[in-house]
Amino acid sequence: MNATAAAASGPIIEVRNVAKSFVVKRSVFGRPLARLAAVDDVSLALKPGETLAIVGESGCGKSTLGRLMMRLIEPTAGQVLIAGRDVTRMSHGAMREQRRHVQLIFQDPYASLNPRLTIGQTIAEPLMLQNIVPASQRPKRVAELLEMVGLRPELANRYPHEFSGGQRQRVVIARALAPEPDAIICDEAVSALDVSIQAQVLNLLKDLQKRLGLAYVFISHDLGVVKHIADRVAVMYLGKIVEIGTADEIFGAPRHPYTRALLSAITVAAPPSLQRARAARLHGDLPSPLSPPEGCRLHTRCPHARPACQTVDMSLDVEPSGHANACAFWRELPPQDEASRIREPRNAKLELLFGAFEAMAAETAASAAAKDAPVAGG
Ligand SMILES: Nc1ncnc2c1ncn2[C@@H]1O[C@H](COP(=O)(O)OP(=O)(O)OP(=O)(O)O)[C@@H](O)[C@H]1O
Repeated sequence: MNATAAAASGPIIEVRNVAKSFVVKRSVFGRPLARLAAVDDVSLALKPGETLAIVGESGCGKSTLGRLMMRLIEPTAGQVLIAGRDVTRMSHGAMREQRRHVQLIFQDPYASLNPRLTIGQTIAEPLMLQNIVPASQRPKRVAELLEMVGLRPELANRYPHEFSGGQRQRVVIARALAPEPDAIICDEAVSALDVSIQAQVLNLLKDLQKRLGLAYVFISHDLGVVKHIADRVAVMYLGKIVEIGTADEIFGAPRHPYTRALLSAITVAAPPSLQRARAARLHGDLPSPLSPPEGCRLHTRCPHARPACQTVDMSLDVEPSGHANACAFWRELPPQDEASRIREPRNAKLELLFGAFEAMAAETAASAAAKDAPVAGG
């Protein structure tokens, strides 16, 4: 962790009542005619060293929230704090310096690498732009960063097209590590990779977290992956956080009907419970984000909806443990079905590979410590 963040010892990133709406239709004179609220009144904090996952259906606002968290896009309302400093109205110069604390990696490693630069040049770019390491020491630092992500330093002179998808994502991670950030926002960072490569990259992220004290915001639609990597999980629906808690709370004792439905959708239910598992499912289609329902946004699809849900507000009911959810009637809901708990993530192959790679990583670390040998990358 960087000195500033360590000194602050508060959240690395905090968003307070943040909102983002996009103008999706304008008049011929450029006047906004329709706005889409992608993120609506969201507050959350990323603690040092933790992995906070953001999950939800496609279009619910996960990526927009991720970009707001590093002020890559301007919020329509609310505040963004990075390493304790309010960056909401910071100048671009000051923002550049503050953004060092938070880096972003996303789904397509090929698109995020310049094909005309060697990977050594790509990794050296942030070192140069932010003047982090003197020019004479940059090749050494690039070699260190490559080793950190399990790639041989000799590969620094190669071009992105000479690498596999998994290796390219390792290069992207090395570049993200160059400014010595406190946090990395991983937006569907492993979604484009084969399952076996996914497991390797996820293990690398976990390993780097242990070694460097990094915090991650892990944006994913894959709950099987999230279950393995997250300390806390925030569940989004139509631009709102509907539930947030530890991974154990969310996967073991979900409160909100939407979280329960998401989990039941990935559960392989035992035949006798199948009926009840179905009961947890939502009906109807996702409403248009251009005109979300009044009151609780889930009420048009919720199996437990009652008339009052059409007018309730969606503020989070926070328990002392920090587990919070936005269902006004969650205390009156029937107990969660056994069948709608996550038992068997669809990504069972990933689970197996995880175990195998974790064992391999432990062995490699032990032999590397003994022989001081560099690790080979996949
Ligand atoms: N620049 C933009 N202009 C207009 N609408 C946008 C823009 N960016 C995002 N949106 C809309 O905002 C909503 C949230 O999008 P966002 O990409 O944040 O969702 P997401 O949960 O990350 O989805 P996915 O998993 O498909 O990436 C969507 O309805 C999307 O179409």
